[in-house]
Amino acid sequence: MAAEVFYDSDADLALISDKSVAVLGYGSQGHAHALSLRDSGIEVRVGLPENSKSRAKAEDEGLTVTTPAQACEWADVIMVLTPDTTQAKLFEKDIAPHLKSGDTLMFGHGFNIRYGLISVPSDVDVSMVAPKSPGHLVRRQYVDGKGVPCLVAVEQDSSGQAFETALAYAKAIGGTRAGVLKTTFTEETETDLFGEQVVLCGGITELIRAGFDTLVEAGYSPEAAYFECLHETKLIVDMLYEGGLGNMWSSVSDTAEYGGVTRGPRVISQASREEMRKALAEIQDGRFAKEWVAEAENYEQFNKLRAQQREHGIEKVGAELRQMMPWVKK
Ligand SMILES: NC(=O)C1=CN([C@@H]2O[C@H](COP(=O)(O)OP(=O)(O)OC[C@H]3O[C@@H](n4cnc5c(N)ncnc54)[C@H](OP(=O)(O)O)[C@@H]3O)[C@@H](O)[C@H]2O)C=CC1
Ligand SMILES: CC[C@](O)(C(C)=O)C(=O)O
Ligand SMILES: [Mg+2]
Ligand SMILES: [Mg+2]
Repeated sequence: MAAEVFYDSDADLALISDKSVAVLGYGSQGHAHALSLRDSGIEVRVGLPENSKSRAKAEDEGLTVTTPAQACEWADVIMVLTPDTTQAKLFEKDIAPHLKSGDTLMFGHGFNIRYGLISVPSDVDVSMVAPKSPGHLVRRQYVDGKGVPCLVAVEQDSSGQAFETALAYAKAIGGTRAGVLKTTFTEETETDLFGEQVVLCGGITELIRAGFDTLVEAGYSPEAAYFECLHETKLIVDMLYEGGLGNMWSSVSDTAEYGGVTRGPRVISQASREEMRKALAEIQDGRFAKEWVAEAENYEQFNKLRAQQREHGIEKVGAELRQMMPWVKK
């Protein structure tokens, strides 16, 4: 079934501009939401622990920063933009004690609601505005008069206006300029986790690394391998973004197109598709969530994997080559 899409003219900013909004967290998403809400005329405060590294950044932007508990006590609408694995503790300690009947609790990703880690009193609206973009681009697009698509969902509608209020919030961060899809917490959580694991983050980096390693092992220079497998990826992805797969195929040579359509399916083979189905099943039945919440207790395995990523040869040669291209922003 096709999704419903909402644009600026469908959203009423007044539904959020008469409310006080607390943004908990000031990282990738938090800074983008807080600054764009403020620039859209919304009264906003940022909730951060006293010892948070993010405090100075928010204060430097002229935002009012309080503790999460104080922000929740003050707000009608609370947007949770802290790491997924610590939201349940934050909810118990700083949010739940300050929730009033009629408040709205919002999320930027459905993880904690989908996997039952947070339960919210029934007289509070629960909704989500999930940008389909890294937070730094959410902000950059807003500032440029553009926006990124968002998914909006409602889990609890005590007020009868939970969806309209979430849509107003999405408008305030630029989402309805690009298009907002109505969905559920389950669909957002499962598709978002799948996309980032298999295509956007896990899939693409592994494809790049494997291509780079194959060329270097065969004796080609790391520099040539870097340009071929990583640098040019952006240029190809820009064409996909601007005009879909056909736009990219029409711009590359027939040689590339023929080689791509014959060899691509050998690389992303039936076995790869089977692994994708397995990753999806682990998301759907909660195995991934359980594994990740347990790993986040100490980050033991995760820290090792992060180090392996950082130490890969493609990172070293890339850092050197990018220094010669000052227009490539960090
Ligand atoms: N990154 C992205 O682009 C996207 C993220 N999301 C979702 O947005 C949410 C936030 O993710 P992301 O922006 O990546 O997070 P980040 O890791 O970038 O930032 C987390 C922020 O939360 C702060 N923080 C940590 N603990 C607390 C606490 N107890 N109370 C208040 N603030 C706290 C951190 O402060 P400090 O500096 O002190 O650590 C930091 O400012 C997640 O649900 C994620 O899934 C959704 C779409 C895309
Ligand atoms: C693709 C990763 C993401 O889902 C995002 C930027 O949308 C995230 O969780 O950061
Ligand atoms: Mg995402
Ligand atoms: Mg995500």
